[in-house]
Amino acid sequence: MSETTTQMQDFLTRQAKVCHDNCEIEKDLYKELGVKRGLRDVDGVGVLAGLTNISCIQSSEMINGEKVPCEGKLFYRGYNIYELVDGFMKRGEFGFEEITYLLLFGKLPDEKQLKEFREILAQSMTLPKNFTRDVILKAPSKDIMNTLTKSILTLASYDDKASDISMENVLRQCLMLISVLPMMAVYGYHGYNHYVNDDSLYIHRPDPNCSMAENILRMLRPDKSYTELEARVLDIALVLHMEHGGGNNSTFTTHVVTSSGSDTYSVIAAALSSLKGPKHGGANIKVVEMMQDLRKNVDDISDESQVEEYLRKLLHKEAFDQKGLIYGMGHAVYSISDPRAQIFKAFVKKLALAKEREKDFELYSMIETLAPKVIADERKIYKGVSANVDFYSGFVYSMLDIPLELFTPIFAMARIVGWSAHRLEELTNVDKIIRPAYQSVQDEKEYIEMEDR
Ligand SMILES: CC(=O)SCCNC(=O)CCNC(=O)[C@H](O)C(C)(C)COP(=O)(O)OP(=O)(O)OC[C@H]1O[C@@H](n2cnc3c(N)ncnc32)[C@H](O)[C@@H]1OP(=O)(O)O
Ligand SMILES: O=C([O-])CC(=O)C(=O)O
Repeated sequence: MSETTTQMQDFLTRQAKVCHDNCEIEKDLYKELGVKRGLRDVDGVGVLAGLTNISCIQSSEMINGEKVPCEGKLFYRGYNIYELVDGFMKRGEFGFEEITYLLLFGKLPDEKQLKEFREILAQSMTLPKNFTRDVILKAPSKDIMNTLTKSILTLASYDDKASDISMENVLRQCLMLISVLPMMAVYGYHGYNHYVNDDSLYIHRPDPNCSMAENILRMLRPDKSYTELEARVLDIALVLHMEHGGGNNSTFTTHVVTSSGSDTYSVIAAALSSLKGPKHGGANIKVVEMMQDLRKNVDDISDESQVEEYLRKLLHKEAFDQKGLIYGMGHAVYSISDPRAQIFKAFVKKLALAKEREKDFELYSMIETLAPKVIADERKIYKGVSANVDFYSGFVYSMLDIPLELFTPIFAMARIVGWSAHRLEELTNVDKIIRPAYQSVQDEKEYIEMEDR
């Protein structure tokens, strides 16, 4: 389908340049006219686009009236993420279901509420009859995020109340989508692996008595087996990826599309489309691919100076995808640290030991230290740059033998909880369409008749 005729190719080469030349806006105008692209302005304040009770991200504190960068902090519904993770770990329980309840309903569930909620999620874990055969396995793609978007939009046609945006109905839809997203992603992967890679096809049903993390591994593995450590690490990954304020690209997309009055299926499809971008959730795939490229191009990966040279090449667009980025590094809000990467690191180390991948862990640690320095040397830095949540997540998933194609979908299986909470919050509080301004920098022109062009 991407093949082109010579005429088409000539046209595209010519007209792509015309598009570029006519799209280009003088860089200085953005500063001169005070355009604020989110937080990307010199003072780092950006635009305040909304209010939320769902989570809070802190990367600076006021000391003697001055804003000073601090270690990153993340709170879900007011609770520090460190304490939340510590809480369910200490009880020896899985956290996905408990933290989903917290994010959706604003309160930590007691035992009875959590038991009921687990039952509700388990009840929602079914797809319409023959949906896997007729939708998920059709036109299989390596891009499981697209498979998810397709599947979610098709699910709408099985819902008599697809466009009902009452609280009760949206909550029902959100719970159902949270429950079935892992099935759609894993089955989509198995379909691709079977029809495209010629491997065996497995469709394992989820077990209503298992946690979300256990079910993902159970559905993925040919023999349905997993270790306790594997399931716990995946559970923590899900909890850490669930929510990150209203301003991250995919959650802001959720707010924007919700504010137009659109339905839940369309909103989640839009959020998925945002998340897959390599500067957002798609970075976890890029990190692992970048590391593979590094291994191919650096003779001695234990030599800091050789690794540093490769990182500089990345920034000079001379290595890997030539985009000038070190993936897994940097964040729109955090500067000194991303607390999710910090929490993750401790578990990654444990898993790396269990999987005999200590050497890989050392390489990741080395890059975590080197990259911020190299970026600071080569770019204009407004605040510090550090490893973000995506830096270690791809490494974790590879140690769990999760295929690359499912890395960003796993992020989506978690973040759909945050998107749901934000959709409900937007519907509750604001009945006004989100519509920022774009200032025109085009002068008015006099119309030219066809024969004079
Ligand atoms: C779940 C998530 O979405 S976490 C983010 C996942 N994304 C990635 O890991 C991709 C790599 N990182 C990035 O592209 C960026 O750091 C972003 C998109 C996350 C944040 O971007 P910004 O808000 O522009 O960050 P910040 O203000 O700190 O950037 C300052 C400068 O450092 C550069 N910079 C920041 N991170 C990186 C990086 N990883 N590699 C190279 N340069 C970087 C920016 O391009 C900018 O330079 P410029 O003004 O010349 O363009
Ligand atoms: O907050 C952001 O811009 C990106 C991010 O870390 C997330 O969505 O988890």
